[in-house]
Amino acid sequence: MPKSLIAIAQLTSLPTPGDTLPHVLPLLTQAAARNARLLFLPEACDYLSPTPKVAAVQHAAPLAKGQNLFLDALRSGAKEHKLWINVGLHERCTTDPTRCWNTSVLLDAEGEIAGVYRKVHLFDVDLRDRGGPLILESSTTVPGEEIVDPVETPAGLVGLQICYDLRFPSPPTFLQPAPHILTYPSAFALSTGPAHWSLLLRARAVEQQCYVVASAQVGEHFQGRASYGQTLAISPWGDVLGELPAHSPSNPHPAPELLFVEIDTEAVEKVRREMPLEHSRRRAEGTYDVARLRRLERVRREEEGRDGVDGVDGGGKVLEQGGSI
Ligand SMILES: O=C(O)CNC(=O)[C@H](CS)NC(=O)CCC(=O)C(=O)O
Repeated sequence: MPKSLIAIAQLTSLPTPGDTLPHVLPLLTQAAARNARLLFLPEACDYLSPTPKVAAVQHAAPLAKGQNLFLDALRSGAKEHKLWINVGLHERCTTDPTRCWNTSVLLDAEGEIAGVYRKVHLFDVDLRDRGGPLILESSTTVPGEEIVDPVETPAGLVGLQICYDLRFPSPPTFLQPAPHILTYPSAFALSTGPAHWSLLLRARAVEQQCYVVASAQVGEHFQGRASYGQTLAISPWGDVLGELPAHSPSNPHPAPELLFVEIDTEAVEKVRREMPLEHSRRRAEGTYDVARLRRLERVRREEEGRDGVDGVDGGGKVLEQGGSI
């Protein structure tokens, strides 16, 4: 520390974990050969399945050792190569067996689980007017309920988010302590990627004043589903430090690839010293929003009090005096 090398993968997951795994494992060897400390793999790295619904969850497995072929192989690889790994998986949901969680797991260099985050924001959209899909992620996936604390890794503190979460600026503002790296493992849509992918990832880096790392699915997973790609690493100042190619219809099955980037936690601290956003941030309590709500509440009470004295039901009454907002 404070400088360390990380590897960020771009690949095309296939419809089963068994088919996908042989494309993923060589990336661990390649990352370790370059002495990377941490490897980032994409969302839904275990498989991307055609609808219908049943097919989409039938390979979802618990995270426990011995119950997840895909994660077990990554655990062994992490241990063998002394490599931390972040990976997106379909996790079997214990509360609803017909759906899964969209989960991001962080493995330490012993292959033990150091962090688990379940995607909070689900991709329920109708983009058919834009040549895109109608997708209801919530039909196969149960939303996570928690933002999880950043995890200390050899590359710095890592904050876990997933794909569509990148459209929501607020969750990272609640991460404590503030991470050095925010990661968004993704499988972005072809119809939204060109307009929004790099724009939003850069915005998250500038707002949070940290590295943003987004390992992306790319290419055609099966007939009718492809991902946008353009794996990205962004600096705490918002510069693109490195990227891998976006999907190209002329190359629907590109070979898995790694992007190597050096992380310098001191660069994060420097930007935060120069422009102390966290110091200037005004949380809901004591700010303009809350002051305005209090004013409205006071007016409402005054009105009720008056009605009470008059013995009149106040429902639907218009203020006659005072109560300026
Ligand atoms: O379906 C699976 O098995 C894995 N999950 C995904 O691919 C998810 C939900 S469909 N994709 C996204 O969130 C894309 C978001 C996006 O493209 C945007 O925000 O524009």
